[in-house]
Amino acid sequence: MAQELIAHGARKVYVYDDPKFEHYNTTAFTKALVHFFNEVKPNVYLVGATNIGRDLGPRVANSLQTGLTADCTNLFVDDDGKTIVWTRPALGGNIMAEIVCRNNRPQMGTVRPNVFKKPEADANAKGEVIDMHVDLTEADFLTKFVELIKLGGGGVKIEEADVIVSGGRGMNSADPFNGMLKELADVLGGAVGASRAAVDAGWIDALHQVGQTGKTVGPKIYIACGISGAIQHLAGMSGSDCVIAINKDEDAPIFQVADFGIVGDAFEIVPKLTAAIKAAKGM
Ligand SMILES: Cc1cc2nc3c(=O)[nH]c(=O)nc-3n(C[C@H](O)[C@H](O)[C@H](O)COP(=O)(O)OP(=O)(O)OC[C@H]3O[C@@H](n4cnc5c(N)ncnc54)[C@H](O)[C@@H]3O)c2cc1C
Repeated sequence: MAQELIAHGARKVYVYDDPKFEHYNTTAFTKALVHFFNEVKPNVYLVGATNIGRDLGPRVANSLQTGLTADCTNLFVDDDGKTIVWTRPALGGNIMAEIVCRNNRPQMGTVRPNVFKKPEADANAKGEVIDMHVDLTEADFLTKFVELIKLGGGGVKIEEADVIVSGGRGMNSADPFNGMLKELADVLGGAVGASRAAVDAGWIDALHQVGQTGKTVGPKIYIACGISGAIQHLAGMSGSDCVIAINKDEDAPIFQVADFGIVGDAFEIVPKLTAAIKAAKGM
């Protein structure tokens, strides 16, 4: 994958190539990264706030006795040219805290997928590939990979979808998630998302939750149906290119972030929208 990383902007890629790394393993991967930090001594370590990154980042931070700011939504370099200012929601999402790590190195942060858009690949980009090696023994693997069981049963993942049709408490039951919302998502080649209220009600699996305690998404189109627009929900979808809100309350906060708003009953509007899109597409 080194060339792919270079095409996307990396100038140097350090490669630990060993069949033992085929499956993620917390302790073995931590050992490799600690080796890397001790050898190369970089100033900053950014890791994706994915399931693996959330497991690996704190382990490495603890091994190196440095700090880690989890789930950053923004970051920039301070005036001194070397300190990173990490921004993340705090106090239940009511404030955005700016956090710095002045005395320990590397400065570490996890950033959710889709918070930053991936740069376009440049096939002519040049970079350096540096081979690295760390000695691993049985004792470095405290757990053993047995089997991979995929959850979620197919369909488009919301993190990767270009179009997301999301439903909230206004959907009243599980039926719209398997019915009208899914039909609209299907005609647009998208995925179904949800607010936490819908997930907590048991109408849809937590894998579909958008927001501060769910997924951060950045689709081209986000259609919010019966979602009020609480700050914790907005934290997960405000990076969408175009937001369309359908809500029967004209004062719902979601309309403040919407590019297009439809005031009305989603149970009337969504099927009409699906039919109109089908007709326009000749389906
Ligand atoms: C620490 C913390 C973390 C949280 N994390 C998340 C998170 O990750 N994601 C998240 O979503 N929330 C999260 N929440 C919860 C959040 O604060 C809100 O409670 C939640 O987003 C509300 O969901 P909702 O908009 O579906 O429901 P509501 O706020 O109840 O809104 C329902 C909306 O549906 C509209 N409506 C009703 N019927 C219809 C209809 N027929 N047609 C059209 N509109 C209709 C209503 O006008 C209303 O605006 C978190 C809260 C806390 C404290």
